[in-house]
Amino acid sequence: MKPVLVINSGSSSLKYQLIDVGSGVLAKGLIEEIGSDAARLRHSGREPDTRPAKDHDAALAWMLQVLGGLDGLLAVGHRVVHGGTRYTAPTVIDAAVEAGIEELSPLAPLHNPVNLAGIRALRTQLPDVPQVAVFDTAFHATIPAVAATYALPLDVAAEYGVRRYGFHGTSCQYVTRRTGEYLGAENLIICHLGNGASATAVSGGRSVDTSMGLSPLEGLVMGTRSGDLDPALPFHLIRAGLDPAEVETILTSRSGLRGLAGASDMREVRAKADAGDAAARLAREIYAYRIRKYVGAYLAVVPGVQALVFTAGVGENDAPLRAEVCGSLAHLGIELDDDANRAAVGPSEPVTIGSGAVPVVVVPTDEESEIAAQAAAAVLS
Ligand SMILES: Nc1ncnc2c1ncn2[C@@H]1O[C@H](COP(=O)(O)OP(=O)(O)O)[C@@H](O)[C@H]1O
Ligand SMILES: CC(=O)OP(=O)(O)O
Ligand SMILES: [Mg+2]
Repeated sequence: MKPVLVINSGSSSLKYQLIDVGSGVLAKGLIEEIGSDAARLRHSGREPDTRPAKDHDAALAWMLQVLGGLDGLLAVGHRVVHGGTRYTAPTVIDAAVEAGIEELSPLAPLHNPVNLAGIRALRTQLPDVPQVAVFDTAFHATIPAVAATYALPLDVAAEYGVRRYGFHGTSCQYVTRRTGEYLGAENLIICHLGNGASATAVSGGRSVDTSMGLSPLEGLVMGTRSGDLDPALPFHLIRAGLDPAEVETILTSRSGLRGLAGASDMREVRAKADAGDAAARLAREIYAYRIRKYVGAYLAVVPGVQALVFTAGVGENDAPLRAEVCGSLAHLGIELDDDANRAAVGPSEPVTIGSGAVPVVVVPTDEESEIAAQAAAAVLS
């Protein structure tokens, strides 16, 4: 089959993979620190490189240069974070879809604008190749009204599209399938702990609740996002004289680990904590405590949870953090095997790290292969 180019843009990073859906990854790369004078590119089979990349357009141009002639692509698959209620399946992108993604930008300000930058750059470069949007919200379209509805006036919610959408859906879909293959389990609590972080309750293989809501700001503590807070808090800050846009920037870009510990990258926070930095230690405790609260909540929501799943950068690599989350949950059937947990750092296959009543597993996610498969299916259907 002809290959699919997958683009996964984050707020300051660009991940890409060239994938043959039948046989696997042909090339992959990552550009980090976009927006700085020293953006870093790591591309399979090349020496790492550094150069200025002031925005995602510059990073995309760099990626295209490294990938060289992209003849004969089946499709470009884009991870798009917010699809609202309109886009619940992989969608071939035309002008109307692009406008739809743009309309949703205020609800995912760190993501949809950079997802659009990718779509536009690739359309200019490869006008004849179909482009497919795979939405982070799609897997959560099954969340029932009882979990998706905020207790607001119904007319306000309807008029402004206010509901729980949920994100990291492509990752959760992949992880749900992998966990099913690995354990035969379909009632899960998935902790996707990356730059953004979320917990998802899965029942019968379908999403029934998730910690992110109207936007990817709600829920767990993240790299730069606060997660849950008192809804009165923004008003308190605005009344005290801060500008609403400033408040949004504080909550989305200056909070979370960055706000608490001065670094958004968990590796850095961990290094600081290990070196005795009290703020970094507390930040890791708060991060783990918030996850624990959601695990408790979802044990109450999903009948017969069959596995607690850790995935994404922090979930797959940070064994002490997983121990901090699970350490006091023995009364709920969650017990880590310390040796297995310590050994599970960046596994390439699912691995069991706790075998109490609720098994605990690390399942490496792979959003890119999922996007490639869904994009290929969308253009071939
Ligand atoms: N060995 C590790 N120990 C702790 N955290 C790690 C490790 N490796 C990666 N991470 C963390 O994972 C996070 C990034 O996760 P990732 O899933 O790549 O995020 P995203 O896809 O949202 O950019 C960062 O906070 C990074 O520090
Ligand atoms: C939706 C979201 O938070 O994505 P990421 O973790 O890639 O920032
Ligand atoms: Mg991610």
